[in-house]
Amino acid sequence: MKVTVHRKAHFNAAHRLYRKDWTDEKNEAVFGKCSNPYYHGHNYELVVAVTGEIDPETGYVIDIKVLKDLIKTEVEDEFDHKNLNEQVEVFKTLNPTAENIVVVIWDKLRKHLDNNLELSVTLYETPRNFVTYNGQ
Ligand SMILES: Nc1nc2c(c(=O)[nH]1)N=C([C@H](O)[C@H](O)COP(=O)(O)OP(=O)(O)OP(=O)(O)O)CN2
Ligand SMILES: [Zn+2]
Repeated sequence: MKVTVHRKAHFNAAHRLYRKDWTDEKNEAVFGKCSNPYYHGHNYELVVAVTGEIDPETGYVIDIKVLKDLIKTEVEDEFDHKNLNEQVEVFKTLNPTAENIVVVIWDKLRKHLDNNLELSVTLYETPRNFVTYNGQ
């Protein structure tokens, strides 16, 4: 029997979608207003889902306090109130689309979780635009 534990979090960040090896015109054609050279911001919402067996001693799949602290250290402290393109190392060379951000977050969290736990991360870039990654 497996149960999924969810924890929500959020961060605010600025970004710009573009490729350095493309002209401004091509970036504008592909990414539209999201390629604005002066950046724009989002209130990102995160849902982290951890699935596993319930420990018979504690009744936990994972201590949510542990998960909360992990998200704070790995995501909020790294991304909150940052310019992703300029201030977060990985996005200096990786376009900070919602897809790329969710994979980066998944990788950062995954390495701290026991192998017997499954991880799925959903990232809302806007209330209507969201992506999910589960490692596949
Ligand atoms: N596949 C993706 N498409 C888009 C991404 C992305 O990360 N992956 N990102 C953007 C922009 O960065 C941004 O998210 C667009 O936001 P916004 O203009 O607010 O979105 P909408 O136009 O859809 O606004 P609604 O109010 O939700 O209609 C674009 N595409
Ligand atoms: Zn955007």
